[in-house]
Amino acid sequence: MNTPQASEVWIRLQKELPQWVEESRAQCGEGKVASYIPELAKAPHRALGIQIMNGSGASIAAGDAAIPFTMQSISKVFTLLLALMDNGEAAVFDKVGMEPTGDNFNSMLKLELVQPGIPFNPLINAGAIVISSLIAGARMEEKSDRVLQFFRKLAANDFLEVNEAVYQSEAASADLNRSMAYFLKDNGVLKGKVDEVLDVYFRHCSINVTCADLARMALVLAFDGTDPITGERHIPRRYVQIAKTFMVTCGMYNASGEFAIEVGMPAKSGVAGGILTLVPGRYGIGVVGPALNPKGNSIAGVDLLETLSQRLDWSLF
Ligand SMILES: NC(=O)CC[C@H](N)C(=O)O
Repeated sequence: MNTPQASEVWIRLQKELPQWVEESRAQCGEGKVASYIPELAKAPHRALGIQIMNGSGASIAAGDAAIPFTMQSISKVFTLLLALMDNGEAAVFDKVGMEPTGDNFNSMLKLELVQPGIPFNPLINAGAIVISSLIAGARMEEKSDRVLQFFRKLAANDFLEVNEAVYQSEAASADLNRSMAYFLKDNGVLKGKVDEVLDVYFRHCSINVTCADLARMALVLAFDGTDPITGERHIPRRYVQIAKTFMVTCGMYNASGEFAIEVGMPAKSGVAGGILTLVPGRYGIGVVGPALNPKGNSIAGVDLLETLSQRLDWSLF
């Protein structure tokens, strides 16, 4: 296989990325913006943007890369990392499993079907809610603040904030997540007060970012836990390995298998239309496209990543 040099790829991206975005944007009409959290329904339906950042901090942006959106499920990768750093591997995997479900991200089907009743993995809602309960902190304000500070550090952006409108909207329309949390509490998996744990979860899902923030956070994962721009180690390598493996097996919900075949990059999506992905040792990438396919992934975003992976030979496999 003749892998193109990083510099050739960069020049090609500068030249062709805007055109590739426009080609994929055509898919937006086929998708639907999430509306089960009412505030998310206000997102621009035809938006598509991407930012790619390299290890020197140079970046290329195309399309609507500057629009803000909430992280939603993308945040689950980073709360998992914080929980691992707070508790260690054994304590975390005592409470969540390591296997994909093949079900929707908000399904609770397998919680009762398979014993001992722990969520299958930390990237489905049930698993991420348990992870929220494992974040260290005396009170929920402290837990939420630690999450925000951790995300700010990884994104190298002190201005990251919770989008209050989205947070309120999710908290007011979360009957399914609430029922899951009570079920987990009854099973003895979730410790602490359900409302407080959910508050931490809703808040981290509602953190506002742009593609630039996602690209910088992804860059830290691409360089195994070290920010290549500052040289600072933020996360132990082993935990990044765990997170990236979950991104491959579960990051695109129950479309993760197909995404692994068609794109082959570790990625995590969110219902606000964001996708965080990376090329190991090379690039951190943030994508946004609020119109979703039936499995809840950005329809145009996935199409764009297929194009990138195929044309630039970025599949890991
Ligand atoms: N898939 C997602 O992005 C889901 C996250 C969303 N906050 C929820 O709990 O439903």
